[in-house]
Amino acid sequence: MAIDQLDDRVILTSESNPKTQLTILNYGATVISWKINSEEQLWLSTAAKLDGSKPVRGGIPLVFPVFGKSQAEGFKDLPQHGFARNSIWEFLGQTKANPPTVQFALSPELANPDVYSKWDKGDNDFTLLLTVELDDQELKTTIEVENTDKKAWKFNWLFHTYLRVDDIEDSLVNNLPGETCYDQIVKETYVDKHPAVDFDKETDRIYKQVPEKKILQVIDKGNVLHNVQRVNLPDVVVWNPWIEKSGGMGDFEPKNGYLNMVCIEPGHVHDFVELKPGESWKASQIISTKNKDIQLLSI
Ligand SMILES: O=P(O)(O)OC[C@H]1O[C@H](O)[C@H](O)[C@@H](O)[C@@H]1O
Repeated sequence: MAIDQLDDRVILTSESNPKTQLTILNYGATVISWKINSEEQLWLSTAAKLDGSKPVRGGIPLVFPVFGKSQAEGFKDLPQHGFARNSIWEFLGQTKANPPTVQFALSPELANPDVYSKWDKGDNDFTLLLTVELDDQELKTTIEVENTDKKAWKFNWLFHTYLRVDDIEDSLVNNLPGETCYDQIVKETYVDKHPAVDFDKETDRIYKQVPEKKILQVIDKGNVLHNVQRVNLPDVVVWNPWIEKSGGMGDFEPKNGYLNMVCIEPGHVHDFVELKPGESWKASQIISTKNKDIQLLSI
């Protein structure tokens, strides 16, 4: 069966390879597992809460209506990364059998009331529609945000994707040289002039308005593990908590798990997207293992 709906999750299985599967938790519509031929592509903490008690540590949490914490009018009281990742989304069903494709929706009625109510005092009517498509060597997640209100409002969106790597100290992320980033560790904005992003400490950088032609590739010992393509998502956050930060997160296990993960987070976070009444906005991330050629674009 291409689509299996369980009580708290939905499992997609490739028609051509039963060992290629994807699991989406209704809570946060969070992709918690993506296996290609039985090989897990995402990192999920072994202490991740999957019972709805807190946002999932790993997989692909969804960030809306704010990235991080914001002091902007109407966002001050929202917790970090908003409420999409800690609300129970409605499973709408399958839109395609091959490749298996499903949709989840979130609206004010479904949103976590404790958190949603903190967004502009919770009177922004919205509809979120997430579409997840499992191809043989590719995962496509698409979000559509609609303003169903009578007034304009603004938002951030980000796919907070935890990719699995064999060893972060052997891994690189390319195609970011020459791009401007805000480094959340040193609290500075600078142009990244390194040939590639490497990891030997806590890394937390928001790369802003990166041309979509630049595919972010996670490269391990010279082999391309993942290609991350963006549609209508200008920004990319690169995050690894390293030793101390992951040591301080109760739901981050095993404690040396930072060695096996890197977050490549496509989003629109450098400013807010504004939607007028009735307007909608659509964006996608496509993560593929098909292309093994290293893409080197000039600075
Ligand atoms: O712990 P969370 O709320 O899930 O946030 C986890 C991380 O998300 C993003 O990557 C931010 O850039 C980091 O600053 C933050 O630590």
